[in-house]
Amino acid sequence: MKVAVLRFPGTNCEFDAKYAFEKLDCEVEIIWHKDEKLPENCDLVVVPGGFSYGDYLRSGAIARFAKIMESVKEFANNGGKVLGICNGFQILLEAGLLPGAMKRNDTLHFISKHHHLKVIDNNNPLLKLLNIGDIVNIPVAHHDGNYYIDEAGLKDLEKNNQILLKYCTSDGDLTNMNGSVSNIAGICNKNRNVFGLMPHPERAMEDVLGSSDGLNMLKGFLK
Ligand SMILES: NC(=O)CC[C@H](N)C(=O)O
Repeated sequence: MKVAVLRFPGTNCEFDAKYAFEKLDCEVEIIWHKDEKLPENCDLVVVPGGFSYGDYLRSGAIARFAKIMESVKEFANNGGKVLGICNGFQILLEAGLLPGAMKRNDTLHFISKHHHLKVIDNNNPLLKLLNIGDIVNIPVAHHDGNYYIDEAGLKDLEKNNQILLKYCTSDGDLTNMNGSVSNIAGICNKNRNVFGLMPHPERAMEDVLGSSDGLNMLKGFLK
């Protein structure tokens, strides 16, 4: 399987994403933001974490104008799979490929720790190897992870089962760690081919990293 991992000035998780998908025997190419085209026969585009353009204006607000994003939009609109992790999620929101917006964490602090997440929907590649209600332990590292969507938008997400992951305790009780509407940690688009989540599954691929729960998430994308 061929995976394209995007890189903007300020991206810092492209090699983590590359490592994770190579561990799953994928062929991975890192794509510079000024490139015009995604590689031929690409099966998945990963928009990785970091601080694209220094998070100036708003996280993801400048990256969404990058040249490569035109190809990413075309790819997504033709049904191609796109996964945005953390800053990648922020970029996909700014690009309008996912609904909602990201605000500063309500504590105004950068949060960096392992956190539990509850699987809300598994009818999608990211979570198809897990069961609804499963709890995974995945690291978070962000200052703008406070997911916002208005009431009508939230109803729409719920109606279409687009909410994929929510923050929870190790016992599975939902918890609000950054102010996100409805404790949302990850969503997908209506067509279920564009995914965004704030936690970093690519940093949870080996027990020595504190968790290998990311394996069963990313494996879901394999053909
Ligand atoms: N780990 C990341 O991708 C950081 C995301 C983002 N720029 C933030 O801090 O909110």
